[in-house]
Amino acid sequence: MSGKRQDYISWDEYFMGVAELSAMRSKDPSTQVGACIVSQDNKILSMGYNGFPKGCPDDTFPWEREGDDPYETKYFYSTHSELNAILNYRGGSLEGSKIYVTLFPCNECAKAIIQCGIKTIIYADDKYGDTAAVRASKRMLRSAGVELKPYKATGRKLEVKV
Ligand SMILES: Nc1nc(=O)n([C@H]2C[C@H](O)[C@@H](COP(=O)(O)O)O2)cc1CO
Ligand SMILES: [Zn+2]
Repeated sequence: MSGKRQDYISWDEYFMGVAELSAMRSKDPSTQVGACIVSQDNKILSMGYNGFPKGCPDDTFPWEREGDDPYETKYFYSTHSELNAILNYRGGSLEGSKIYVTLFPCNECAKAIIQCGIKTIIYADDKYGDTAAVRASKRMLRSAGVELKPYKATGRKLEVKV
């Protein structure tokens, strides 16, 4: 018996917790998504959340989901959390890494995930699992041999004072 603390958080809770915290930075009024990229030896390499690209202000670009003109909806402009996490990484290669994400990646992010060498996706929610975009995503990811692991929530509530 070393006398160490017993109630420390697990690696999975830690990385999904970081993804959840990243999502809290999102300005999207309906869906906030966070991602955390981790090396094979459990070092955090990058993080991201969904938002507009640099130089595209949250107060002038549209956050609407719907509208007669798609030009005035968020979908043309918001960068997904997974792509942001990939693009935020400036350290070299992501080959062999894992990505923790609060929502299953779409087809566009799946392409980026495959091409940058991420080998495992740990996802919390899959609320768009029935859409063609996510079905196509899974088709590509499975074909490319990317492991897809649903996150097993422990239900533990983590509180941080900031
Ligand atoms: N995996 C994902 N990562 C993301 O960052 N997103 C972003 C794009 C939008 O900003 C928002 C989805 O908005 P809505 O259609 O639920 O109102 O989440 C969406 C998905 C879904 O595939
Ligand atoms: Zn995406």
